Amino acid sequence: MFIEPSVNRKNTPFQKGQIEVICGSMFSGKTEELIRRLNRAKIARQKVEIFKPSVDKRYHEEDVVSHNDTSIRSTPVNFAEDILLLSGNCDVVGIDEVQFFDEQIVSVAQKLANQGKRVILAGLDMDFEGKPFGPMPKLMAVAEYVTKVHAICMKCGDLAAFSFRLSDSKQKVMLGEKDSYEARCRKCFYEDKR
Ligand SMILES: Nc1ncnc2c1ncn2[C@@H]1O[C@H](COP(=O)(O)OP(=O)(O)O)[C@@H](O)[C@H]1O
Ligand SMILES: Cc1cn([C@H]2C[C@H](O)[C@@H](COP(=O)(O)O)O2)c(=O)[nH]c1=O
Ligand SMILES: [Zn+2]
Repeated sequence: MFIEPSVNRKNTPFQKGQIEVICGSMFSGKTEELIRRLNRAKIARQKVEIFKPSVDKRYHEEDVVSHNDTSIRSTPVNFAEDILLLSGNCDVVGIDEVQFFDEQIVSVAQKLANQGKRVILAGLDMDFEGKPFGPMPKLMAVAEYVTKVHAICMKCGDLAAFSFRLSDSKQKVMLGEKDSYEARCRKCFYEDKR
């Protein structure tokens, strides 16, 4: 069960570090859930820093933006280690599109949590082939909490855990939206997978 940390009885920020991973397919609500947790931490007067890989400029240069248009200001970074330098004395670190980071993101998340920070990471657990994506499996292993969210299958309306690519491209990294990807359940994903 995911337990949302809050302020302690002396009304000082939560001091114990932890790692939370939010994973799922495209359109499953990972970014919305990340933004929800970060906004609640802000309401609790905790100091929050948000990062995303600079490669992700789909909706906005700097903001983290959901498919439903909710957004939060973030700092784009080129390398996972940049986050260590830029997170300073904050209480909570939020990171979106984590699948695009190199493996260093795992030790970065651990270092931040060991410093007493709450680290919330959101990312795709599987790529367009249904294979584990980048550092996500390792992050899920070292996290205290893993939340898997689900989209709606665009073929049958069931819960979707897969991201179906609509084009023939075989590149692992191919940015896109509804024009390029569709959320699918297992059955509908493998039925059409070439
Ligand atoms: N197939 C779908 N299933 C669920 N939500 C969808 C779907 N297609 C579009 N959406 C929209 O996407 C929003 C979630 O967006 P977002 O949090 O950015 O997801 P993610 O970060 O997981 O890609 C939903 O609230 C909904 O408005
Ligand atoms: C499946 C898959 C996705 N991508 C890209 C497509 C989008 O730009 C992001 C995922 O964004 P979301 O917030 O989770 O909707 O990743 C990719 O590059 N390769 C893939 O296999
Ligand atoms: Zn389906």
